[in-house]
Amino acid sequence: MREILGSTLTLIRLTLRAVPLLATIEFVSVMGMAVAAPLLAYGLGLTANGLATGGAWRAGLIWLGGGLGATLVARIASSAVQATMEDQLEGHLDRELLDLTSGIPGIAHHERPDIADRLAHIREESRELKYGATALGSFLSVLAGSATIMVLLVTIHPVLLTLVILAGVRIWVAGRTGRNLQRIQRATAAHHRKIQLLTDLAGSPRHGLEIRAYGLRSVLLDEFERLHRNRDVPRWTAFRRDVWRDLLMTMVFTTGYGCAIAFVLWQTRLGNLNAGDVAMVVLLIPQLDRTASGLATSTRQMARMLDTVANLRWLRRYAEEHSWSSGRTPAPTHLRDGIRLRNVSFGYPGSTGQAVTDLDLFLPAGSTVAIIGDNGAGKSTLAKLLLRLYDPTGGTVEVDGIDLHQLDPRSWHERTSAGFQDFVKYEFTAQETIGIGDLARMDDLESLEAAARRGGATDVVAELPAGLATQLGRRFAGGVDLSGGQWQRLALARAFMRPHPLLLTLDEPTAALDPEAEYALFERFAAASSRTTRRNGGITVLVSHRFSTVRMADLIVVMEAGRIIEVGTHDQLLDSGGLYHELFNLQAKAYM
Ligand SMILES: Nc1ncnc2c1ncn2[C@@H]1O[C@H](COP(=O)(O)OP(=O)(O)OP(=O)(O)O)[C@@H](O)[C@H]1O
Repeated sequence: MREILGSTLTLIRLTLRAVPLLATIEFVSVMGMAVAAPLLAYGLGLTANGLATGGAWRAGLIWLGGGLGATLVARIASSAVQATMEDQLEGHLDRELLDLTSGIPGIAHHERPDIADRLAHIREESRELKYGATALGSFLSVLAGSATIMVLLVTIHPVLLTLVILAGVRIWVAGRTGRNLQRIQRATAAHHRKIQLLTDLAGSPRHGLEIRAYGLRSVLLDEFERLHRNRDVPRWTAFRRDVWRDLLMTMVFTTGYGCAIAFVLWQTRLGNLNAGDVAMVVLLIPQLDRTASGLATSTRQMARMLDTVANLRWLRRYAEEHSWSSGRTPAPTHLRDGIRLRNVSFGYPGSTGQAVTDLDLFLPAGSTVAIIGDNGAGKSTLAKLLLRLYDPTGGTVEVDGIDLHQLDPRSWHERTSAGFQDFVKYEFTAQETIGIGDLARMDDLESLEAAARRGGATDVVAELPAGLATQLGRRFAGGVDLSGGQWQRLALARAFMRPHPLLLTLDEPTAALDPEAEYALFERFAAASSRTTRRNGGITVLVSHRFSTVRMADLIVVMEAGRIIEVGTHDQLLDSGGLYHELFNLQAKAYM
């Protein structure tokens, strides 16, 4: 109950913050319409009675005129604002979702399957939330309309209360049906999401390539049908049960309707009721029927809406709890000493093992540090811990002696930059694709050109039909698609946009380039980074499998099975005759 109340208040607050004026107009209009309908019946009853008995019929006409006028004004106002209100609410919600999910400093929520699932669910449902204000308005208005009808019926004759009870039963049955449907929808949600995944796979050009190459069409179709059966059979059974139940309730209510009219006519004949009362009952009972089924639908809608709002509240709480707001110290502008890892361990959320264990390492200010090791050795994990995309589960990472925990995560992220192997192909203009690496300089042509030069992307940009202004990606009309290597050069340029980061992590960012291109790139980069070093002591961390690149680093860290097993310069490690020596010789032979 507390959750329902909390979600209702959240929905009201959200609506009033996003669309205060439109929501008020909509709310007043639907309430007006709901109450005006039974009052029209009341006016008609008064008029009919006045005319039949020669009494005061004018008051009835005033009720009638007032009710009609109010209904008309309310209907016009509601239809004028509803669509705009829903659109604006949708925009507001999309912005909030984007802000919440991208505002969480770490990335664990993207990688924990349970949370990722819940986020996908919220994103899917949030489309519905734009109707939240309308649903709440119609729910409250139907409630107000029903109350007015009930009062009017009971004032005509207390026996008519039976009809109100019947309507109540109808609403209760519909509420149960709604809850059952929700339960079935939740139980089949996993099948539903898999169906969507398959539909997305089939529609995406990237996957289309493999689907054809491996002849996956028939497998996909079979799986699609199986999932549909698993999802739909329980739903259809429930739908069929609902139809029967609804039919039964309609029959009971219609019988009640007939009995009520017969009762009112009988009472009129006895002289206990008059013609106006008969007119009112004949008009009010269908209204009661409509509001009862309206209330049932509204209750179902509201239950779904509140479920979605409850998820949104959960996301807000999650974002708040994971905002790392304990760190308030601004990140330094210069590194004097360096970054030190003390006994750092980390296990991914949801996995039992440790990805890295007991890491002790010092990265001196101004150095270029290369990390090498086999697949799964923990190189990327180490890079992500330095960037504070995760918090260590044990030990500390210190920046110039300050625990990374104490630094404001946003200010640390503003002083770091990164290039990843699985970089994002932003389908923006080339300028935006590079410029988002440093939003403050996104419109500064000189910075963009310098970043493109460092990332080896000058030629890529020069060959684009409209240079930096070219729209990238096939999804847009006139958009230009690029090769894997070209996309990667733009991603590198993006990583080089920030001129003097305190930490630049390059996690195999050149995997799509050939060794010569990688070598040339790192030579250029080493020259640029030595300037950075002189300026603010920034550290570059480079994850690579290519020894030609690694050897130019000031410090080489060799990892194996989540542990650091060797640290030193190229010459020191070659002399020590350890794993580095062995791997270096292996690769050298392969290139001979
Ligand atoms: N998101 C994740 N969730 C769970 N486990 C993960 C995740 N990412 C990596 N791991 C695990 O952590 C360990 C270290 O992975 P990491 O990506 O750091 O290795 P790596 O040395 O960078 O490998 P590669 O050279 O293949 O990129 C591996 O055992 C991997 O399976």
